[in-house]
Amino acid sequence: MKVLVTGKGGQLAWELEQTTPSYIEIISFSANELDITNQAQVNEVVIAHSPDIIINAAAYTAVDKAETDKETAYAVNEKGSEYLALICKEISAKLIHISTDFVFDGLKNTPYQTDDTPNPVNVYGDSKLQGDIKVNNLLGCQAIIIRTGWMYSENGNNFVKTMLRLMVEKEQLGIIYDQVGTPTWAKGLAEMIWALISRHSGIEERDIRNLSTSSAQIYHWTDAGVASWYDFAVAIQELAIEKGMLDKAIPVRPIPASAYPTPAQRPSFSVIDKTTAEQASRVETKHWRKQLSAMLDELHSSS
Ligand SMILES: NC(=O)C1=CN([C@@H]2O[C@H](COP(=O)(O)OP(=O)(O)OC[C@H]3O[C@@H](n4cnc5c(N)ncnc54)[C@H](OP(=O)(O)O)[C@@H]3O)[C@@H](O)[C@H]2O)C=CC1
Ligand SMILES: Cc1cn([C@H]2C[C@H](O)[C@@H](COP(=O)(O)OP(=O)(O)O[C@H]3O[C@@H](C)C(=O)[C@@H](O)[C@H]3O)O2)c(=O)[nH]c1=O
Repeated sequence: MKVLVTGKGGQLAWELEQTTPSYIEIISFSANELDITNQAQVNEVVIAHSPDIIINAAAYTAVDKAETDKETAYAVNEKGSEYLALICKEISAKLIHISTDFVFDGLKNTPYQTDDTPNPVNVYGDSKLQGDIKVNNLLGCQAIIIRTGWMYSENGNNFVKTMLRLMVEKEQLGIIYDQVGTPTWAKGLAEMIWALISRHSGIEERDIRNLSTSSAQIYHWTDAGVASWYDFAVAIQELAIEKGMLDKAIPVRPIPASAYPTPAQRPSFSVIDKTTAEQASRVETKHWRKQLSAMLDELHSSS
């Protein structure tokens, strides 16, 4: 089975490459090699390689910058997704499209279900939602949309690596406690995606036979548990000290979001319910602290 991955060099695309099962032929393309905002290039590269599945791990992910760079955010997250969906339709390839917990407004206080109504509070979230809508409308059940959140990896820029740097550079940190979600190790998400692919051909046939749904299958995936950014930062510091990655602890203070103004508003609650993804992939989520510890071990041994 041939799988084409966009966004090579990004956190998820990198982890997908590290964890590819032997029966999968993976071909990954960076933004330079396959710019998803360039429809002619998308068509040319995809037709040349004729994949069975495309995993769209490319995105504009700079949440604050998106507020002033809207054009690029929508070009990548909406139009780029649309171009991929169009070519998937033409060659009958399946599209696994990655989306975000930031499509929700954060006003709930119980985990978001896959059929809850999105209502993004920032440009990044809306641009991702518009991409999801295009994918769903063009491909229906030929597409899978996986929403995740608070992702980090050994490779790339993320909250964990920012904290490890700031905990050396600064004398103290103030971290928001009133935004709650669940961290996700990109490696765990990559492994779940491969498990889903290995199981999905049967599910797809059943869905198509039943014609019970013409909509894209939506799954939610993060690690297990709940945390505020403050809880996450405290755990990063504790584990990094325990593993010899930081010499000393600095004070980490819980602060309200109002004390840390950012260009983009962020949802105050973005915990998502993973049940359907766990059932479909037969992969169980692991607690975020356990995953963080495992990622820090890998980061430590590779540095
Ligand atoms: N990071 C997170 O916390 C979360 C991410 N997600 C979603 O998960 C997916 C993967 O995210 P993640 O791995 O963290 O993302 P990264 O920001 O690490 O990587 C995104 C990749 O997309 C590439 N890219 C940007 N523009 C284009 C373009 N026009 N054409 C092709 N490639 C492009 C980037 O290339 P370059 O670096 O050269 O610009 C980069 O390699 C995305 O859909 C994201 O929205 C969802 C929830 C949380
Ligand atoms: C550096 C720093 C950040 N923060 C806060 C700001 C923000 O609310 C929170 C996280 O900041 P970041 O900018 O790292 O994370 P952010 O880019 O908002 O993360 C989001 O990225 C996109 C791509 C997603 O899809 C989301 O699921 C989510 O992961 O931490 C502090 O409170 N103190 C600090 O010193």
